[in-house]
Amino acid sequence: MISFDAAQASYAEHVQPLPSEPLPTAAASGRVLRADAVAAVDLPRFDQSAMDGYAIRHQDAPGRLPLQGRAEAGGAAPVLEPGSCVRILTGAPLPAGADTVVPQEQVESDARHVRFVDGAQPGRHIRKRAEEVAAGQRIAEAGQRLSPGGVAALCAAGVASVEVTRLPRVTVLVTGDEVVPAGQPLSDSATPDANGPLITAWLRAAGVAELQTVAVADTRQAVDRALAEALDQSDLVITSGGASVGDRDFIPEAADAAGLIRHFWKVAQKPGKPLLFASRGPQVLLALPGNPASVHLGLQLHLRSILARLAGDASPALPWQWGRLDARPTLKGDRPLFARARAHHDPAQPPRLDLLPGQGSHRLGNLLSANALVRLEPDDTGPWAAYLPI
Ligand SMILES: Nc1nc2c(c(=O)[nH]1)N[C@H]1C(S)=C(S)[C@@H](COP(=O)(O)OP(=O)(O)OC[C@H]3O[C@@H](n4cnc5c(N)ncnc54)[C@H](O)[C@@H]3O)O[C@H]1N2
Ligand code: MOO
Repeated sequence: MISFDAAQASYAEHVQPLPSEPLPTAAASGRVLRADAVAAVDLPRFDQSAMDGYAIRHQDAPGRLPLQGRAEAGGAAPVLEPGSCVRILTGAPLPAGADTVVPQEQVESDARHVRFVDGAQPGRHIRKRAEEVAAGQRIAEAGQRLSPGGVAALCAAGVASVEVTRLPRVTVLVTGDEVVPAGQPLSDSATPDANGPLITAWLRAAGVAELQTVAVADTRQAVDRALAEALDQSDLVITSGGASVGDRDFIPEAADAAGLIRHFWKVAQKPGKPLLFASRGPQVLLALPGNPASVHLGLQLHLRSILARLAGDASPALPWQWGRLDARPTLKGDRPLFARARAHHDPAQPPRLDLLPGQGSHRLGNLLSANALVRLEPDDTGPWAAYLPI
């Protein structure tokens, strides 16, 4: 059995980034860059107005100036004759000869003339060419995950396509003869499938597109065959159930038979101890114990790290935060408990963590209200605890 932190270190060591692919920038939100991105154009592209108003030569104000022409965004600007002014709109190119823009609120105007009352400040309300970024400048780095805002920043700088890590192809094997898919008739001894839908929904939310889920019978032969087929088609295989030491728990042996190398089996954590991590070249197996809360923890704390490593994310650490417990429970045993909790946010104080009832690994009901997993170490004291938003 290894510690939770050692398990995380094992992912860093054994999970390699998948190959990269080019993608239109506009479609790359959520993806990880594998090459630096370089601005294709100056930003702004040309000297331009930041306000709706009038372009002048600073030395011509104050005074009453004839209005000669108009500059609009997307059009060409007229030349500014000395002693005159040009109507200009936000984003329009600055007329040659102009050095200042005066907002319309600060002038008196009729159809032909504009009176500039105060002395205008030279250079005001002008966005200078390339003041934000110059063409050829590096604006994003390999390993960065693109947010919608990041996508917009790249598009603004004329970056039409980016090199990103391709998405993993994932197969989910749901074992358990007692497990019945949703909507099918239930015998008295049947268990409605919770883990299959949990894993599938979680992967979809994490951006995985190529995903298949297969129900597998509890025989060694069926598990062997399903795992071999999954490895033929996938970068990542996730299994539910059959990971412990029972008579019908075949996943660890089947992993060996498939030529996977076990990096660890069993993690000092509660729930979800009999978790297996193995790999074969670039392919990864994460075998999760069947109890649904163990699967949930396996996704939030283990699969999340594995996906970050597969994506080549330069910041793969789990985003732990700190909150205050009303009361710290006494733990049984020496494994840390990752407890489902409700974090209450109040802008005036640190988050308050309410541990929810029903922490048994066979119980899922509190996931209907949980928004955090709180890490409770047996030796910890005091009210502060790390938690992961979920
Ligand atoms: N002698 C030992 N027994 C057990 C140990 C141990 O170390 N020694 N570990 C326990 C722990 S901890 C866990 S967790 C479970 C995990 O075992 P498995 O991975 O083999 O899981 P299963 O036995 O297949 O299933 C456990 C439980 O979960 C239900 N289940 C399974 N799949 C689904 C599904 N898709 N949807 C809903 N529920 C599911 C299944 O019916 C069982 O009730 O082993 C302990 N035993
Ligand atoms: O560690 Mo198991 O997941 O508690 O039931």
